[in-house]
Amino acid sequence: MADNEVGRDECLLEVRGLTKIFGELRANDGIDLEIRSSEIHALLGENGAGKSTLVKMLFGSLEPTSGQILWKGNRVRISSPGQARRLGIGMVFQHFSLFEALTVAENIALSMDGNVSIENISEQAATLSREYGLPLDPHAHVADLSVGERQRIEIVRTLLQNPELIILDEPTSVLTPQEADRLFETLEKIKSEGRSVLYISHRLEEVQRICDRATVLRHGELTGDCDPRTETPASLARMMVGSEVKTVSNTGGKVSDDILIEAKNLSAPARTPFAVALKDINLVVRGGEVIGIAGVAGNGQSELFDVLSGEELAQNRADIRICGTDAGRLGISARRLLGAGFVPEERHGHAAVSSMTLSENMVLARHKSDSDAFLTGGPLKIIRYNAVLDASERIIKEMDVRMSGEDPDASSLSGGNLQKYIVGRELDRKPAAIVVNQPTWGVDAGAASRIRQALIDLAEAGSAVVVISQDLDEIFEVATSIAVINEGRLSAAEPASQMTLERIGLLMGGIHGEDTPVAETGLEPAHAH
Ligand SMILES: Nc1ncnc2c1ncn2[C@@H]1O[C@H](COP(=O)(O)OP(=O)(O)OP(=O)(O)O)[C@@H](O)[C@H]1O
Repeated sequence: MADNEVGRDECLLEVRGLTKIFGELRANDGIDLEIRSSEIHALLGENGAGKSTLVKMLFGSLEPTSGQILWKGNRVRISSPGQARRLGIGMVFQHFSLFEALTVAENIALSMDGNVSIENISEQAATLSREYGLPLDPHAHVADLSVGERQRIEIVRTLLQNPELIILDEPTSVLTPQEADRLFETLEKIKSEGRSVLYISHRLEEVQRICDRATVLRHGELTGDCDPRTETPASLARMMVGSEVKTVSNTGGKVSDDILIEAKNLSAPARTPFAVALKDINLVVRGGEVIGIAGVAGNGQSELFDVLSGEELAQNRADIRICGTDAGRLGISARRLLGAGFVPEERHGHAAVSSMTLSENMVLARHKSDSDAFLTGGPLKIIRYNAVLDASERIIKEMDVRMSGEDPDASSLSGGNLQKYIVGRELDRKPAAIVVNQPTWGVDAGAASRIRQALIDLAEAGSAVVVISQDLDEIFEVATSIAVINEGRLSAAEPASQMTLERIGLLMGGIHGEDTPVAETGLEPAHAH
């Protein structure tokens, strides 16, 4: 073995007393961590615990305030991601750094050293994606891909650099159960090749399933180091949160006769060659109902969200009705004025402008729907910043948003805390109708149950709620009825109490009959509720 190689079970990466201070906040406070070779090591902690800060220091995108990093026993200063890659550390971020106008292969080319032709990269990427079970078309444009597909690009481009340690920040939050299973096989393969994985996840069951060890952070400090297989999800959650996580209560309120969201024979052509056309969608959501829309990524979820929210206009006014008004040709602000709220899937760049403060983001989203509260009268329409800050503080308190500073930039919030703020910003208006796309992506168990409970409470208070989600546990937790989107078609909503995972699997495969073998859908009967 060469001097710089490490054997199985030996220490690949060691961190001693690593500390990062932002202003007054100790985001990481004296963290110790050891990652052995051929190990899948979980990094756990609630939103804002300091996980991303730690891994950004390991990947050279943040400089530690103090502490040491040792790579194969040698002290190193990782001053840039390029240097981390040269050492053998690869990272798949929670937020992707992809150029939307470029193809998959062109994006990969940008992160490679040297002059490799696009054809060569396309071939390598196609081979790797086949080998590791991560289907990807190298010639597709990123703009046309779903979040799940974008994540595959990041994984493939990391693997192309042949790293010894791969850091994955919440890789399964956008994946379906089948895609997640495939990823776990990929990770087992990576491990069997002698590489290691540092795995950030809020899903404790999967941590128990695939991780050999776990390090737990809370408020920037190390609170535990354990073998997750000998713990329970509840004991791990306790280590993370310091108390029990509240379970969601869904008693199912009274459904009114008022139809507050409706799509009638809604069709929309695919906007690009890679987008999904919506085909004859019918959806009726009454006050008091939560309709969960399940589906495998890339089956028209974002197209449906865009046309329901008014980001894209429908072909006819009557294709969509919101709170009793034909709204198909109205834009997003006009639909908000009818009493609707919308939470898109991507929090950075879509739901929030990262470089703007929370209050500025509030003005951007609600200046039309809340102009009476947020703007002065008369022609000048000056912003009443005190009113905006009051509303912002109300949301921060209500949703338990944790952050450093009083009105920070959206970019400085941890992913889950920004998500709580964005959902809270819509719920604060008490919309009569709301459509949310992937409401708890990257959100810890405690915060996810808070967001889900808030959606259920809104419905119980009489609003109509549509939750588009790939997380079937979430769908079962919140929904009163479930529909499935497949290749741009939406199945009829069925009562959640009568739905099973097998039935959803059949509908996800576009099969509506009762007698199709479950095996064809890729969903195991053992998953049934
Ligand atoms: N650039 C920054 N400036 C100021 N504060 C920051 C910055 N980056 C992170 N923080 C703060 O540091 C703390 C830790 O954030 P971090 O993103 O590391 O948490 P996390 O555990 O990864 O959370 P999540 O699970 O939500 O992604 C948070 O309170 C966050 O607001």
